[in-house]
Amino acid sequence: MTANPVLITGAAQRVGLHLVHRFLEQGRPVIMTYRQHRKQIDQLTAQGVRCIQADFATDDGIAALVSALSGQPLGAIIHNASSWDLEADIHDAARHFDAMMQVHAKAPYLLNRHLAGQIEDGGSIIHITDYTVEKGSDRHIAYVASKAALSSLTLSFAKLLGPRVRVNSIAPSLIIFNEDDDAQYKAKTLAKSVMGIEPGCDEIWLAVHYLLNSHYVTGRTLHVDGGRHIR
Ligand SMILES: NC(=O)C1=CN([C@@H]2O[C@H](COP(=O)(O)OP(=O)(O)OC[C@H]3O[C@@H](n4cnc5c(N)ncnc54)[C@H](OP(=O)(O)O)[C@@H]3O)[C@@H](O)[C@H]2O)C=CC1
Ligand SMILES: Nc1nc2c(c(=O)[nH]1)N=C([C@H](O)[C@@H](O)CO)CN2
Repeated sequence: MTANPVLITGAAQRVGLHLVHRFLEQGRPVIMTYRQHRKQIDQLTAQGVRCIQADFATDDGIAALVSALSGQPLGAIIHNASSWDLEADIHDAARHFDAMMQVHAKAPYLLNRHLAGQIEDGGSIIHITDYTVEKGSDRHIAYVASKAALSSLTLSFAKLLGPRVRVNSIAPSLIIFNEDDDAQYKAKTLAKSVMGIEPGCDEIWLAVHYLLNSHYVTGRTLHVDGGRHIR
């Protein structure tokens, strides 16, 4: 019998796309969401991935995804979609704060509320948060606050859905740089952790694989941070 698909949000690039490919390598069906169409979407569709356009910036956008998945059995949900917005780039703080909460907390909250009943017994929800939840950031204040809200949802949904469905967070620090990161930023960032490396997306896959295959871990946060907290 074919396993129920894993839903991964914001999976058209980087970490999310890597997770899609890892699941496909394992023969696991995948449903992914994306905002902007690109060639990867056509390639994934050709590989049998169900690709759903979804923008969580509005409640209607979230509701549209819920409708599109109506009646769809799920093995797991991985809330990966995220926008790492700098405070310095913001002109309207109120709109910025709302936008961060919308994508990082309201979307996972509403999707969990509406879709958790479609997750198979023994299934999982994984919230991808951020290491900085435990220390804050003066450069990404609203982003970190919204990820802290997401981290809180892990505790609440683990209580609500357990023991049928387990709910955990993965809290990364640097996983992969962005294309516009300059040498100075990269050196500064690498120096912040004990391991001092850009580990790559497979570190998140290893964490996802562990959490999905556990039968006991729930309501917990798996830190994937290179020892940044002890640096
Ligand atoms: N990369 C890193 O080093 C770190 C990553 N993390 C976390 O890990 C996860 C994956 O990181 P990474 O791969 O870099 O993520 P990205 O910054 O590449 O974002 C992932 C996807 O989120 C989607 N997205 C953004 N806003 C919305 C929205 N309003 N509605 C729907 N989708 C949206 C984008 O879709 P599209 O491109 O289609 O517009 C994007 O492809 C994120 O949750 C991130 O916060 C945490 C710490 C470090
Ligand atoms: N949505 C995103 N969130 C985060 C990203 C990113 O590229 N997209 N990157 C980081 C940094 O790597 C940070 O962990 C180290 O400077 C954090 N969140």
